[in-house]
Amino acid sequence: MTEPTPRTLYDKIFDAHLVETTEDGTGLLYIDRHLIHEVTSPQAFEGLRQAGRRLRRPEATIAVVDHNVPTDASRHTTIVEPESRLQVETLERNVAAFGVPYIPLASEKQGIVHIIGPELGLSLPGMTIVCGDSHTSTHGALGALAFGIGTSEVEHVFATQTLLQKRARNMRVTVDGTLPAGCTAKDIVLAIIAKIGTAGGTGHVIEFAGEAIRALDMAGRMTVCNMSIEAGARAGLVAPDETTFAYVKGREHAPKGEAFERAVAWWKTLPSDPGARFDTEVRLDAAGIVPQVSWGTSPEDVLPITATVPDPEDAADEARRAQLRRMVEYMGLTPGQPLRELAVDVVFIGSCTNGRIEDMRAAAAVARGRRVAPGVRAMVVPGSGLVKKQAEAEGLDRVFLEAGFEWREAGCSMCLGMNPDKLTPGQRCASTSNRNFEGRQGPGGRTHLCSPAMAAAAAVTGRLTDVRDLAPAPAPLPERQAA
Ligand SMILES: CC(C)[C@H](C(=O)O)[C@@H](O)C(=O)O
Ligand code: SF4
Repeated sequence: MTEPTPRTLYDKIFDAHLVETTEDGTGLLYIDRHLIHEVTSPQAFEGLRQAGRRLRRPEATIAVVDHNVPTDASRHTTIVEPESRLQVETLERNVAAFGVPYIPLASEKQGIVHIIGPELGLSLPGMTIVCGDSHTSTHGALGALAFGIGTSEVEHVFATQTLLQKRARNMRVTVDGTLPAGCTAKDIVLAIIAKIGTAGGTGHVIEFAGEAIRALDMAGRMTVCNMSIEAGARAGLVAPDETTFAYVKGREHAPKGEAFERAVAWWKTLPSDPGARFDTEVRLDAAGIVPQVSWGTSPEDVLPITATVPDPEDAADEARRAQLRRMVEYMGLTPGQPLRELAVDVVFIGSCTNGRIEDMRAAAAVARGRRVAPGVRAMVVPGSGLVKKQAEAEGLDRVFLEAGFEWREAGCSMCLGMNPDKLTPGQRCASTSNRNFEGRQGPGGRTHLCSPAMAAAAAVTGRLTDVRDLAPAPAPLPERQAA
């Protein structure tokens, strides 16, 4: 008997969902979960309508509105911006017409699609999960094969519950060692992208491995997988383990009782086999990571907070020099300037990268007993209504409000300029989101990507700050004793 060939986590999930392989080697994959939002679904529904088709498995689909929704009370009356209102109303009409389960805006379960999938147990280990949204890679943290698809593919999944997929190449990014104090999952993934570049993962699915990844909680793993797409990868994955199973257990849509035990038994077979071949291997030492911040207009233009603005003239070739000059100009920087001197106008804590309860806690730990610096607008936007509720149960909303932060309703918010939360031209923002492209947070806006703790530190000092330099937060006042 010959030993079976060792396989990677990615190959195992791919193989388990393969319906058939076409002549050119493309796989037809069964899709377990289809998440939809208001931005990329309208044409797909329209296509179904024109072809006179229904959804193959509406019950495997879930819809939510997130990108266009205001994050203040106005969302409960009427959405003022006509285009946003149209997108939300169109989704509501489509889900009603096609019988798709929908989480309405008024529900406490509403939130960013990539936050609610894992939170509600709709995203599970071993699944194939798709959504017409690039950051679907987030769900890979559970050990699921999760990736973004285009609108015509959304229609294909609607109609057939399958998708044509070329097999990707396997990359393993191993992060050894222990993360130093003040550093988080966000710093790990920013450091990875700074190292391999925004094209580093092209054609690959990245499996994140190593001691520092194993040590992350699920929220941290989601942050890392979320940004694998910014490294050019098709998807990101972390092997399911006890941390994963404990996270999934008891969630609304997760299997229960014996079904859960059976599922765990299968999930335990998923991690890459010893000796499985990876096409590309990258290693990083967590101990060497310093809190990271992006300075330019691409997620690879990231430096330790202790660094200075690069001089474009130091770049090796003219194309890169021209690119860097443009970035320095757009970002309103001077070469050689310490990153720690950059004054911020706005701080945004939220998004599918860092909008979970753990992120709220990390930001609140810095904000507690401090004040937002004069002239800074600091907003905290929980990733879902359930995150908001949990944070309020823990008193985090009070911590933020007392410190002068805004405490808002769930949505994509200032991660991208599709709703009223936008930067104005020239504003500089410390942001926990994932993209720092020109105009991403509003036309002319200047984004510095960082962790929730770093963003909160920027809010209270009024400039980009090394969170490690802040003195420990003042102790909370002792509870008044009952007389
Ligand atoms: C609007 C949507 C298609 C887009 C994406 O695919 O990622 C958005 O979520 C983003 O983050 O830019
Ligand atoms: S929070 Fe940002 S990155 Fe995430 S889905 Fe919304 S717009 Fe995209």
